[in-house]
Amino acid sequence: MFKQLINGEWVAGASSSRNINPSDTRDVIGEYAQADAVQVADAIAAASAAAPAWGLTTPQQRFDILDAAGSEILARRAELGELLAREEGKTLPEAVGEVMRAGNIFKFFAGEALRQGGEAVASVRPGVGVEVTREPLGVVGLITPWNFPIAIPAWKIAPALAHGNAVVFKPAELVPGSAWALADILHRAGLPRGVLNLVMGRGAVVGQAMLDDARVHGISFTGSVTTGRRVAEACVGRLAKFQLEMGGKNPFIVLDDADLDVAVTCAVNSGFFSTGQRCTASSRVIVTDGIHDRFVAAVIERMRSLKVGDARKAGTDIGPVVDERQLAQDLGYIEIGKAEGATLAAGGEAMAHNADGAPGFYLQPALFTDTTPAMRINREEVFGPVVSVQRARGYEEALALANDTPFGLASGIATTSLKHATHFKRHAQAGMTMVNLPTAGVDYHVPFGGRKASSYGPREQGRHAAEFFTTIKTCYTQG
Ligand SMILES: NC(=O)C1=CN([C@@H]2O[C@H](COP(=O)(O)OP(=O)(O)OC[C@H]3O[C@@H](n4cnc5c(N)ncnc54)[C@H](OP(=O)(O)O)[C@@H]3O)[C@@H](O)[C@H]2O)C=CC1
Ligand SMILES: O=C(O)CCC(=O)C(=O)O
Repeated sequence: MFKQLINGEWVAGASSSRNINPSDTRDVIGEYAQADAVQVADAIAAASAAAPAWGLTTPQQRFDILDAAGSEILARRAELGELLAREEGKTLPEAVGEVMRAGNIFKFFAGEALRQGGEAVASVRPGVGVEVTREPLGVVGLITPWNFPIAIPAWKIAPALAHGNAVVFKPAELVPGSAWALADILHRAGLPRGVLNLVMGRGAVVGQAMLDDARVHGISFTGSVTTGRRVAEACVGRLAKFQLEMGGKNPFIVLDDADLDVAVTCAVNSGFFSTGQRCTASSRVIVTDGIHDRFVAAVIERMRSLKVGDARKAGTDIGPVVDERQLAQDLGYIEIGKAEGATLAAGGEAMAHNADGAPGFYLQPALFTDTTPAMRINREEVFGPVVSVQRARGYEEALALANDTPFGLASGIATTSLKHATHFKRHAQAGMTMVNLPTAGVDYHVPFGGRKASSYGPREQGRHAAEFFTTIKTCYTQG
C-alpha cells in the first residue's frame, strides 16, 4: 500500500484505490491510499504550521533541496518513465521525456530560489526610501490532472517551494504512482515536516476540501473547464488567490506555401501523439485550398504507419487512451462528428486488445475532413486522438477560423512566408504560438498558459511563476 505524506509521516488512507495500467487492464500497478476530508484538514494544518519557518529559510537551503530532487529525478528517468507510461499510457520515450522535463523544472526553480530580489524605488517624498519585495503566499493547494502525471505536479510544486510556500498536493486519482514517487523524492531530499503534503483521492472529496478551507491561501489548478469554474467560484467566495489552466481547441494552420513534410509532421505530432491527451494538442487543422488535398492524403499516409499499442513496447507510436470513461468520450465525439456530416477520412476504431492480446483502451487515431466551424468537433475539447480538418480560401480566412473558438491556449502555422508567420504571431488569439513546430511540447523555462476559456490568472512556469506563488510588499522608510 502506498501511503500519503502528511506532516512528514507516511499515513494510511481512509480508503484506497487500485492504479490500473491502461495498456493492459489486468496489470495492477499498486494500491494507493485515499484521503477523507479529515485527513485533508490534517495536511492543511501541517502545512500551516510549517509555512512560516519555510518562508524564512535561506535561498541556499531551498536551492539544495530542489536541486537534489531534480538530480534524483533525472538519474531515475528510465524507471520513473516506465512507471509513468504504465499508469498513464503515453509511450515510453514520451514518458521518459516528461520525467526529464520534471527534473529540469526542479533544477530551474532551484536557481530561481537564488535569484529572488526586489526593487529599491525613489520615493516622491524627500528622505523616504521605498522597497518592493515578494513574500510567499503561505499555504498553497495544488490540484493536477492525469495527462502529465509528473511534469504538471513538478511545475506547480517546484515554484511553490522555491518561493517559500508550504504545499498540499492532490494528484489526479488515475495517476497516483508518479505523484507518490515525486513526494518520496522531495521528502528524502530534506524538506522539513509539513512543507509538502501529499493527499490522494477523488477530486470531489480531497480537492473540494482544499477549495473550501480558509487556511489555503492559493489554489493552482490544471484540468477541465467544468472543474476550473468550480475552483474559481470557491476561491472567489472566500477571496483566495487562484490560477487555472484548462482546455484547448488549438488550431494549426497549413498554408499553400508550407513545406508539406513539416506540415504533416507537426499536425500528426500535435494531433495524435500522447494519444491526443494534451491541452496543447491541435485538434483543428485549417488548410488552404491549394495544398488541402495533398496535405490530407499525406496525413492519411503517415497515419497508416502509426502503431497503436502497449505504451511500454518498443515501436509503439500511440499508447492507449487513459481509461474507459475517456475512451467513451472520444468515441462519443467520433459519432457526433459523423452525425454532423463530417467525413471520417481515416481511423476512429476502438480496439479492445492490443497486438499481443492484452486488454486495454485502444483507439486508432481519427481524421475528419469536410468539417465546418460550427460543428461540435470543432468547438469542444475531445481530449483524444481526434483531429478535424477545415478548408480555407487563404491566409485571412484561415486566421479568422483559427481565432473562432472559445479557447485560446496554443496555436500554430506551417508556412515559408515570413510575412504570414509574423502576422500570425501578432494576431493569433492564444497564449502560445508556434511557427513550423507542433503546438504541443513546450519548453520548461518560459511562461505557459493561454487566454479566453483556456486559462485564468497569472502564467505558470519560468520566471513568471513568481506572479502566482508570491505576494508583493511595498515598504516605506523615513531615513
Ligand atoms: N487542460 C488540461 O491540461 C486538461 C484537460 N482535461 C479535460 O478535462 C476532462 C476530464 O478530465 P479530468 O482529469 O477528469 O478533469 P478534472 O477537471 O475533473 O480533473 C482535474 C483535477 O481536478 C480534480 N477535481 C475534480 N473535481 C474536483 C472538485 N470538485 N474540486 C477540486 N478538484 C476536483 C481531479 O480529481 P480526480 O480526477 O482525482 O477526481 C483532478 O485532480 C478531459 O476529458 C479533458 O477534456 C483533463 C486533463 C488535463
Ligand atoms: O504540450 C506540452 O508540452 C504541455 C501540455 C500540457 O501541459 C497539458 O496537456 O496539460
